[in-house]
Amino acid sequence: MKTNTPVIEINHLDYRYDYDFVLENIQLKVNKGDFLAIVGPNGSGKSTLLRLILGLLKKQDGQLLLFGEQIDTFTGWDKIGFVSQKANSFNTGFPATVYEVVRSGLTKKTGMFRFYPKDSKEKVLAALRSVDMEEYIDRNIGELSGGQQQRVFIARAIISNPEVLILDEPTVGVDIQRVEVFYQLLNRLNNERGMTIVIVTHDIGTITDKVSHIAFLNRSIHFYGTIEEMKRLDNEVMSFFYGHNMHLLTSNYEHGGARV
Ligand SMILES: Nc1ncnc2c1ncn2[C@@H]1O[C@H](COP(=O)(O)OP(=O)(O)OP(=O)(O)O)[C@@H](O)[C@H]1O
Repeated sequence: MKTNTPVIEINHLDYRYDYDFVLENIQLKVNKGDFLAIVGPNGSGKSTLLRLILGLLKKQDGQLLLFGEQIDTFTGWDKIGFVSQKANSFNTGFPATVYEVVRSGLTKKTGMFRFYPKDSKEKVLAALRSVDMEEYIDRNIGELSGGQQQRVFIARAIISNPEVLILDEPTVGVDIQRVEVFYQLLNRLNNERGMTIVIVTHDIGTITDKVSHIAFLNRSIHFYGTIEEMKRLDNEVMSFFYGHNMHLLTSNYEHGGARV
């Protein structure tokens, strides 16, 4: 369900680690039910922007609101689930079962002491069921493939039923068929549960028919809009943003979709 209720609102946001601006004058509004992809080349500031939204980096200049509240005083972190870039790179032998990994997503609510609720087993099962991984509950996380680990980490992120799911480069190292299945899963969470999804990716070619909105980031936001609006951008504008190596093949290419 798409609404005009802003979940993330960013105005005039700048950020620098040292002297140079890594993010400059960022303006972005993500409404409830949106499925946004933030796309940009290496070093364009994507992870920095996500880390600011997640409160992992302290905001410098500008305004960042989550669910209408200033991030500095925001307390509703259990409304936000996060799957990090490294979530699918556990080695064989990593000493945790799928059950333990997914259950650890409940600690946000129970604080630093690990008192898990009595119904945690049911919650873990329900989360695993929604990513079609129920039968792996007793397996060691390190024995699973990258794509399966990715699903387990999504289950961990959604176990506390967040309203927003944020994923940093979730399909790196995942093969093309599994990428399709992976996006079907995200689309299901977006359509059936109304979960707002924000994803950071390099992979513009695969996401254009899967998300509702797209933002091109390269230190600042060069374009932000719906996929339909993006398809109306002409080739020159696209190549200016992303150079000549970017190939964007959209499903409606024959109707004037952009290709660079
Ligand atoms: N902790 C840090 N200290 C100093 N500079 C940093 C730090 N982290 C990132 N940077 C710099 O900030 C810029 C943006 O980095 P960031 O990781 O946000 O980009 P990205 O778009 O996520 O890149 P990639 O796609 O390669 O992951 C880069 O120039 C990077 O070198």
